[in-house]
Amino acid sequence: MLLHTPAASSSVPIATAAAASSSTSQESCHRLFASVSSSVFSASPSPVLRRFLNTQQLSLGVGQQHLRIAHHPVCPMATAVVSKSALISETPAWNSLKNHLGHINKTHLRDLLKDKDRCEGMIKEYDGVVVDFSRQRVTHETLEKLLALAKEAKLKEKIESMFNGEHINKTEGRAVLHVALRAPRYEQISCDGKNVVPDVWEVLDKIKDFTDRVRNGTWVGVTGKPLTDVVAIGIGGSFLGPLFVHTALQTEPGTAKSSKGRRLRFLSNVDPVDVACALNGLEQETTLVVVVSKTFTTAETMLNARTLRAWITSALGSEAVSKHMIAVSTNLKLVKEFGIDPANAFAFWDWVGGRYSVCSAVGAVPLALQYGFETVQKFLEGAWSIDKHYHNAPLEENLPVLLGLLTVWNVSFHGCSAMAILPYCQALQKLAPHIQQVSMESNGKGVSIDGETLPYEAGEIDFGEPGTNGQHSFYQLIHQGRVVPCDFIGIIKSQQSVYLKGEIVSNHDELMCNFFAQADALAYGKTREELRAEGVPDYLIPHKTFTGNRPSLSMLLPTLDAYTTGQLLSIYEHRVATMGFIWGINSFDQWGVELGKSLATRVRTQMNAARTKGEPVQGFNYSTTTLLNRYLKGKTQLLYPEPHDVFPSDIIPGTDNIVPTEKVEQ
Ligand SMILES: O=P(O)(O)OC[C@H]1O[C@H](O)[C@H](O)[C@@H](O)[C@@H]1O
Repeated sequence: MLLHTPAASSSVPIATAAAASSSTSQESCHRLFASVSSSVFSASPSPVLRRFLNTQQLSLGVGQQHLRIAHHPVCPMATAVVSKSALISETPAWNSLKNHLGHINKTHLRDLLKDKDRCEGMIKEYDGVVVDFSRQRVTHETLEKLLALAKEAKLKEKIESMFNGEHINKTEGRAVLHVALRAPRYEQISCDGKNVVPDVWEVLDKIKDFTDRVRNGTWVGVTGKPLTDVVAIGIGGSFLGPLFVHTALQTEPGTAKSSKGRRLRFLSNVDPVDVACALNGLEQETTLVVVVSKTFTTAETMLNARTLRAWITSALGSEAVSKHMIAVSTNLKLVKEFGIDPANAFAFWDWVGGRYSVCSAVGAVPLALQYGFETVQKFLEGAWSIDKHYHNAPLEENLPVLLGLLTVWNVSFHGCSAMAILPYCQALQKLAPHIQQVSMESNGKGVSIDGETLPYEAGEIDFGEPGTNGQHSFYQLIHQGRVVPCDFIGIIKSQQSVYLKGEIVSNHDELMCNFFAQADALAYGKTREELRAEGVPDYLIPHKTFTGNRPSLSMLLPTLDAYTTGQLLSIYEHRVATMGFIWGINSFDQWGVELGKSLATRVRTQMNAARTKGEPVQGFNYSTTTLLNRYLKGKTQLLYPEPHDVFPSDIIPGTDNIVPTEKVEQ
């Protein structure tokens, strides 16, 4: 009887296993399992082997590799011997940090900030980006321990594996190579034995060519008018990154100039209200629709794409699609089936995760249409600058690594479950929503990369608003309620300058006064003694006391332009990857989004049956059935209008003049 791999590429006679099972020495166990592949299935389970493995599994540590028995995902009778990494929480480095926490809990940032040497070592700079983490609850000893944790987690090796194009997204069997999207032409980054950089540049060249033609009026709509407006349809990673970059650039004088006379809109939500908002004031004749979807199957995106196709064809006829609709996808077959000419499609690859795709055609096409290809290139260069730093800089100088380690420290040791992203820059208002997906979809996992239930929390809740808006909203909780580590992001030279006569500082300086003040307010707080000295009445003292000792980090960028936007993006992406590498999870899959999608499919089927055939709602629990019936009863039946009824030309879709897509039946 043989143990065999699914591909039968390596097999080990059971006799060998049986022989080893009679030995209790660790050495022979190691010998046995070293000879068994990391995924060896036994078609007929061997009770002897299973019992042996079950009893031995805790003592089979080989460095960081442990072995366990697992069930075959398809055949429950089959078993597997799989190697797994020890959980990071079981390592000496983790325990050392746990013990160290007691020491840190006795310190206060008020005192730590007095130590100039400490602070000096906690302000790092790379390529114009300054990061000050002296207001984190760490000492040099903490940093050493965090770096030891990184070593224990094999962080350097994992970063290397990512850049080498190894299939580190194990559950999807994919490489994670978004860094290749911003690599210069001459770089070599391989995936499955092939340098992918030429492919990247082939698409970038095609994007440059196409977007130049649209911008200079060589590519026009079917009626001969230039296409000045763009609606980019997409959701999640096919929306948030491009929206973040667009928002960052639209007020920058250089990019504002290059986008003069052009409009870029995003349509993400399947809510018809979003359609109305996206189309408000646009004309079919001058609009180009970009359907952005990695899979080209996402329900929201595809319905919105069909809706805008109807909008285009209702006014211009079906032949207009080839001039007015283009696509960005990895699935060119479905693009063609949808009716978009593959010649007008821009490809990317399955080694680009959706939330890491803004540097692919996903972001490059809409952004180049709006700002010109040169801007996109600068954005890619900024990201690449940080990529190189992340790849090559020693861990103790490496900005994304340090930020990732500090977040692990806050989440896993201090128990902070949330983090606030607070840019003191209105143009960064879409940074937090984008990072929310990058971080929470990447690290919101409950099991290790080997499928072990984590005995610690991974991931964090990210939220944020530009300062000073947040100050007048949720900062109360951050100052006196829960401890929420904050990222303060400031810009040295604003995109806009306003300095009114008679004011003591310019408007941007005023904004930045808050940037500097808030970080110290959180760190120092305000003591009872200080309040008493100010003559605050006793009954108000508890209410006005600020405990302080609340961690934050401050980041300063020289300006906010395409280059620094790329740097910022890459810093956050690699910080998130670092956290996942330390926690030992797969930061590059997202199985958690699937269940809701499949349940929605069931509801859709029932809703259609109820609407069109009057069938009763069935198969749901009491609560869902009741609410579904209430919904169906309260909303009138829809008819399917002709396209010209959907988008009557005399009605401009807008929030106060919404397209009447419904007809009352009874
Ligand atoms: O680009 P698409 O294939 O349309 O996917 C859009 C989004 O949908 C999914 O639900 C995923 O959770 C996201 O990671 C992805 O970015």
